[in-house]
Amino acid sequence: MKKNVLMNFLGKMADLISSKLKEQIKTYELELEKKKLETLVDNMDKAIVSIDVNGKIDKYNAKFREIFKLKEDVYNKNIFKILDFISEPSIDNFKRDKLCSFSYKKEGYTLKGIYNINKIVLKDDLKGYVIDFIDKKDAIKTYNKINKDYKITLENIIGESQEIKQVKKEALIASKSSSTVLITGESGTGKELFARAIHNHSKRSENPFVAVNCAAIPDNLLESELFGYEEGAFTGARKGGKLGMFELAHKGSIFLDEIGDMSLHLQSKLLRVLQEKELNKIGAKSNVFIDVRIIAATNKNLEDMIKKRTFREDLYYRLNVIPIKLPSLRERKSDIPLLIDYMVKEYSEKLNKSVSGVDNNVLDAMLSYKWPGNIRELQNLVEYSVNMSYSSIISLDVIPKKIRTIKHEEVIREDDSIRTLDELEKHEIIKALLKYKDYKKDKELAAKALGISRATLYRKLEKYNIVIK
Ligand SMILES: Nc1ncnc2c1ncn2[C@@H]1O[C@H](COP(=O)(O)OP(=O)(O)OP(=O)(O)O)[C@@H](O)[C@H]1O
Repeated sequence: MKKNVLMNFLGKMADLISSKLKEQIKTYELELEKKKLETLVDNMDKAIVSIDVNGKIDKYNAKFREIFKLKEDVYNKNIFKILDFISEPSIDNFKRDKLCSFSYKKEGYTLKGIYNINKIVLKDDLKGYVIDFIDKKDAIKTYNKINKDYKITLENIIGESQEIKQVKKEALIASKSSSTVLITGESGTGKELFARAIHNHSKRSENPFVAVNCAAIPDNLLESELFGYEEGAFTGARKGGKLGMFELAHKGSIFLDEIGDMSLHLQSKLLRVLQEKELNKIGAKSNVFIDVRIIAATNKNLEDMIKKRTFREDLYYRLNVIPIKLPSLRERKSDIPLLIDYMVKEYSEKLNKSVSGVDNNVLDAMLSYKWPGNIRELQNLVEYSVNMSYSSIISLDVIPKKIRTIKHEEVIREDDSIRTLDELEKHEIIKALLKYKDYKKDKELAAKALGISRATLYRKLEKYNIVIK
């Protein structure tokens, strides 16, 4: 009996010791984890601060104290008192605002930059925010990164057709000048790509390229996004004011995409900037000189808009100094095989698949399709097909039906370009096959209609890789 009690006691002691030990190991591991994280955060280039929902600071890194020149610890202090460009009502804005510009002044020291707000949400509950800050020099780099600023050059814009070669030539000439360029073309034809290439070939290439989509930003915000404002410009204006995109693009280029969507009010402001090369920031006492190259783009017909009085004629002439019109994919179908080849490789790598190309039937179907969404649509289609493909060559059964089924109207071209005899023959064969495809003796009837024997028809089907599903 006594032995049992002793065994029981020893067992309990052992459990206690082991749970204590586990706890110690856990605490040790947690501390180690904390130390590692602190070192990591302290060595970052960005200044970071973490606050609770009321603005109370609970964590920050060394860079935060350094860039804001904070002499002592600011734990448990309120961020609104430390950084006056963030005001209490604006904490609400944190919920929708990402990436704001700021200007900070302290004892003769001024810092301008942008900050980014990240919400901390745990199990659907908002627990606070982590804010990171970058100064203006780095801000421009970040801005470019956000705008996917990989070095696009004219050489790496894919296309060998006469149509694309011609626009590449025009774009190269445009890049050597500082005049305004207006790029027109259907949606997805590569307007932004060309704008970036023009900038990258210009002598401004080391300076920022800032892209603004005029249709994506509501009109009342677009004005301050483009031109910025001074501190105290209006009720609700941020402390320290706001840097506009024209200022961020100083000595570089600004890309005004979807310019046709800009309101008439902003069109007049833009015209003034273009004419005077000066910016009158809202609330500013004097004008700011700006040296920015403007590249605008639209898929709208601005001349029609002028007639309807929805686009200012004087602005149109100011913008349209060097016009560049991008061809639709329909107008440069000979580039399709090249584009597919490039895109299949790109997505195969990205998606970790080993797809290397498309078979001839797929290529035929793609050549017959009209591509209303141009290169962007082709890109989406290739991404989809690479995803769906179960073999190294994409076959007809994995591509979407709308492209797979060759329709009569796609066979008959609308334009008056000259077709090769082979092309003509192929199209007539497809037409005949489609006409009789629901008949029992479809091939025989098609051959008869074409005035050739069945054997010749089969030979030609093989020659042109024609498969009618
Ligand atoms: N010649 C090309 N070679 C490879 N990719 C291209 C080419 N042209 C365009 N693209 C790709 O097609 C997509 C659409 O291009 P981009 O955004 O430049 O078109 P856009 O005309 O500006 O379109 P939108 O008017 O809809 O804004 C992008 O992903 C771009 O990388």
